Amino acid sequence: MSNLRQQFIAFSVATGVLKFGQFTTKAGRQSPYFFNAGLFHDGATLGQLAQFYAQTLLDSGVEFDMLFGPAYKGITLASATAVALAAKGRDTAFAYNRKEAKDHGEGGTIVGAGLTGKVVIIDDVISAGTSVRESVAMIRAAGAEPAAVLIALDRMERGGKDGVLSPLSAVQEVSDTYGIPVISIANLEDLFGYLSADASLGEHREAVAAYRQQYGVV
Ligand SMILES: O=P(O)(O)OC[C@H]1O[C@H](OP(=O)(O)OP(=O)(O)O)[C@H](O)[C@@H]1O
Ligand SMILES: O=C(O)c1cc(=O)[nH]c(=O)[nH]1
Repeated sequence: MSNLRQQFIAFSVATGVLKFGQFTTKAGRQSPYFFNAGLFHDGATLGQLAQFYAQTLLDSGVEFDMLFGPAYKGITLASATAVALAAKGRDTAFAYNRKEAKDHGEGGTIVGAGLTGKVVIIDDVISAGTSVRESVAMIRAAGAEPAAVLIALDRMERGGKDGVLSPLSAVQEVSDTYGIPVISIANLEDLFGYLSADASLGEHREAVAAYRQQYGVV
């Protein structure tokens, strides 16, 4: 586990974004942990989060021209990451969509820079891949090219329903379907490493291990 990945898990726990306990996911699974990116909700924390996104993107070596953040959470993520990239000497344009088209003024659904060149989609998590599918469609419709997806946490769990689980995770399916990399700041492996490093978290470690056994990709 790289230092940045470890730091990100610790940061997410410290800010209350990553919690351990009992949670229901979008797919209806009972998860022993949950990552609520909506709780990165003050200026200092958002600034730190953006540093993680920006550094992970630069470290990935992916070639990109601009960022796209799907509404709503992706809007702040793409904007803040553009600020962090500029501070690192890589000024980068960004755009995002409206969930409902505006029928007055400038109109339309895309706000910000015109979609052009190689576009990185920035979001918090991928569950079923709906947000990425819609983003890819908007980027292609504008004549631009999706270059990668950048997310905060890859849960590394198989899609589908109990009894008929897909062999692939939603992240792997997105990557295969669109032929682009999905880069995550951290993943379930890193989260598990964090739990394993602290004996007082043994109970959560066991719960996460059992969940991973049931739903994790191999
Ligand atoms: O892979 P998916 O099944 O699309 O799930 C992931 C998406 O769901 C959440 O956003 P949501 O659509 O709830 O919108 P929000 O950003 O307005 O909360 C999340 O922020 C991702 O964008
Ligand atoms: O699968 C989900 O619904 C989900 C899991 C998670 O950890 N965080 C999140 O925002 N959604």
